[in-house]
Amino acid sequence: MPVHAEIAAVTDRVIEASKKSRKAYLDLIRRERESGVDRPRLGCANLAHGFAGTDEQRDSMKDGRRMNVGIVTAYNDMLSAHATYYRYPEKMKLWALEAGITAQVAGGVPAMCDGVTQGFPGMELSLFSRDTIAMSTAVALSHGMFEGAALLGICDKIVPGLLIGALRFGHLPMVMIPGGPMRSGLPNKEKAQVRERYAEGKATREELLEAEIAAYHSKGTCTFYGTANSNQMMMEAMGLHMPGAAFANPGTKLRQELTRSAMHRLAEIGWDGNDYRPVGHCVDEKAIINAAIVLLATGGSTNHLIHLPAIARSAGIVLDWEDFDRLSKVVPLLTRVYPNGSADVNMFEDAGGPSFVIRELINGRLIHSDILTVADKGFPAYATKPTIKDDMLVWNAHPKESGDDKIVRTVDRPFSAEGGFRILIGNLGRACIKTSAVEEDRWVIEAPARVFSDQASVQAAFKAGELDRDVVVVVRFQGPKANGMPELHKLTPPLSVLQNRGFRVALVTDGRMSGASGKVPCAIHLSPEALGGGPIAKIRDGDIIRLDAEAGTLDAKVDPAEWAQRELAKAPPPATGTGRELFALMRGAADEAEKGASAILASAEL
Ligand SMILES: O=C(O)[C@H](O)[C@@H](O)[C@H](O)[C@H](O)COP(=O)(O)O
Ligand code: SF4
Repeated sequence: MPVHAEIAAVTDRVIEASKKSRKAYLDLIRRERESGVDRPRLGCANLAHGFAGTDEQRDSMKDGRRMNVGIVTAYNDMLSAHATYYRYPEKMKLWALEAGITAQVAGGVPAMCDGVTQGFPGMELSLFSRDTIAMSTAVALSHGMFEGAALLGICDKIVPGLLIGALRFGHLPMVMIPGGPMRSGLPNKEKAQVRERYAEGKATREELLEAEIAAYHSKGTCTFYGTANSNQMMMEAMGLHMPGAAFANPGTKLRQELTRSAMHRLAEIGWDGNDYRPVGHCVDEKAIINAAIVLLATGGSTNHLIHLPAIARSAGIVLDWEDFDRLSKVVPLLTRVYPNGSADVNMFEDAGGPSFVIRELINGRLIHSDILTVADKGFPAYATKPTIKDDMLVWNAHPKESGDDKIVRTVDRPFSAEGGFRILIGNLGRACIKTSAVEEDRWVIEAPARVFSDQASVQAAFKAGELDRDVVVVVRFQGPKANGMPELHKLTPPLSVLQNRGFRVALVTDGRMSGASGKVPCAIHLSPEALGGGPIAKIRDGDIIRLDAEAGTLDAKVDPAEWAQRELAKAPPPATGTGRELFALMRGAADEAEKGASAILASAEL
């Protein structure tokens, strides 16, 4: 059944825009397959070094008889989500042997927990940690010892970084292996309320710390629908997981069997059999559009308006905010998961989860169901839910109705006829806004500006009572080139307090917000950024700013003649410390947000 006409039109637009770069990409991975670095072409010394560190299956590694899978792992104890990966490689090697193949850890990649660095200098390394992960993935796979790869990553920039790097080895079959969310703790809404009380001085630090620990209490991904869990939804829609692997909790038989089946599936796909399906063929224009569609249908993280164009670009595909904006107008909002509602991802999974959303989008002809996937039964398999029955992993069809239609809905009764994203265009440039987490009566804000160059000054002004009025808070010099485009999520509590007090409040920034941010209308990723002359650098305190998510506009209502001759504000000096000076190279080479804000992709001229 053909998809909705507008989805087909946007897909054609992306295919057309990608023609040259996608052909160059497919040529590259064909060359890599035919004449790239791989085990048969390694010299004896190279090969001996390649398995000297491995105890088991040295013979088959020597003669290359069996597929060898490179495990790229983002394990560390900083991310509760990635702490679950600690012993994955040793188990994956056993499950590989079960399936008649071998596996080695090709390499580790760094992973930053944005929750730990939020509001601190480390957050200025966050976005470029994605590029660092991409390069580290390339370092791991460059050994050429592998005929397939298994990628262990869950959180914000880690999945994008792994994919950006791995796609440059797109001749290899690959599977993404998630670890699942922690069990539900203190509900996210209650956590946010304690934060707001603390911001107003009505809760102590001890009370706040206890609330945070009750929310983030064990291994597993945080349970809000932020960038990490949006990653999982998108990997399902791209067919890069085993079907329905996104939200099975860590430490369960289901989680174990899903990981085990991923290793078995790689063996079935193989390297020179009839089922060979390299990741560079799976990640095509339709798979990228599918990822955008589920992001919009679930009110996913705004960070993917930056990451998905970067992932696409690494596969020779051109995706921009116009594509998102057009898709958002025809893709309905089917879920309400915090910050777009009060449920968390465990409740979302119990109510139906990603596979229910995919089933509904397939039925509504609102997603491409003919993409090449890891699963052998193709994309319809991603509309079924995995479970353990008689100790076996099986997949079942969903009942017609949702398990809880306050959390997930069928396509004929959506929460909103449109997705949760708008592009905003005006005399300040191009920005994004996630409307799904904002009450409709706050989609249009017009108020005087109060201008800042960092989020700490906003918090100080709030504490001093200087923002208790209708206000558009402008925070500039937060773009990729200025300071690495940090998330300004610490502004969510004070701005929410101002909004709760009845003021008309908005944020305008060339920086980012967290996928967990919501409630306050925010025009983010404003391009061009302040550093380098973006119009946001012209705004002065008191200018009337109009953010209109209905009309899709963002303007400074200043006399045009005056606006034209306005001086640009001077940038603060680049900060040092916490390693930020090591990322000057990336800031200098970074592309704008809409193209993925990537230094490595811009320099690679893909
Ligand atoms: O984009 C995201 O989803 C965020 O980066 C998220 O990963 C980050 O950890 C937040 O900071 C968590 O939210 P809190 O800071 O509110 O706990
Ligand atoms: S979701 Fe965010 S806070 Fe939670 S583990 Fe991942 S990066 Fe850290």
